[in-house]
Amino acid sequence: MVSLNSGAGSTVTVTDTGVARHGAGLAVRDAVVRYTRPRDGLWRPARAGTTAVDHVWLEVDEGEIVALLGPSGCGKSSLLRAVAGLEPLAGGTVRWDDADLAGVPVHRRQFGLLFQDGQLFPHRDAGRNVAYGLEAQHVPAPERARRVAGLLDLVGLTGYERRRVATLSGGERQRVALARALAPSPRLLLLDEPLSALDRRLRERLAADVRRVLKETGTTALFVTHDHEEAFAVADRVGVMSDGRLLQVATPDELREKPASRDVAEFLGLS
Ligand SMILES: Nc1ncnc2c1ncn2[C@@H]1O[C@H](COP(=O)(O)OP(=O)(O)OP(=O)(O)O)[C@@H](O)[C@H]1O
Repeated sequence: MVSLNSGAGSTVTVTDTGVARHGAGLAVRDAVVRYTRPRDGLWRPARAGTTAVDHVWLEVDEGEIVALLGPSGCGKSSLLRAVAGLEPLAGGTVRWDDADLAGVPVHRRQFGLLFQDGQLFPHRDAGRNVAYGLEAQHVPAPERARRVAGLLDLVGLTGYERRRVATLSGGERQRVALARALAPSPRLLLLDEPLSALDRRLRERLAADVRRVLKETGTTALFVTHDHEEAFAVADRVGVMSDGRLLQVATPDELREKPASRDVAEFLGLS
């Protein structure tokens, strides 16, 4: 798939079949997320309102992996949650294939979610965790078993169907959570710091595996992280955020070679 900038900020996506699709994929336009109460609920007039996402524009083409990178509190999760429909927008739009998602509830967006703690169902074994979304889609049992086996294979856990969640390591749990999130074939997968609870070496290995799995399944993804090495390992393009603003969106090579500002260079450890 190739994306061409057709001017005026719009994108034409040429798919494998050669059919051009205007505005295919995710488009965030001028998005604003504002919290009117502090997180702890205590009223402090001077800090009563926080603009967590400040007029952000972002496009993710079909099949593309984009990472949102920035320090703690810069608004990455708020933007991801707004895309998911978990946080209301105070301004702007979130669109999929050029259709505005305002009013489309979380469960109807056909987006998958994966968080830091994969939040597996403890009473289901690994296989039945992966099968969860397929059961909801009423996929027949034999087909379900085949797809669960294929997904476990894909995430490097061949034969783990009957393993109890309590017996899995942290890395294995996140692999199962990734397989579960991919099972219903979401049109967009939203990953919020999925590796940050793991130790550094495991994180590096899993980052490469996550990229391979997303590419092999052709999954479009938005991946939040505060770790630039992880963002560079996983994503096709990386958006650097600071203070609610998106400072630059570029490929890892472009970011290393031409950081748009001193803030970007500093955050990437380049200055
Ligand atoms: N539910 C909430 N209520 C009030 N303020 C919030 C809420 N969620 C986030 N914030 C504030 O919005 C800003 C952005 O937070 P957000 O969690 O989006 O940043 P982040 O970059 O994902 O940070 P982290 O990596 O620490 O999760 C911060 O100032 C945060 O305190």
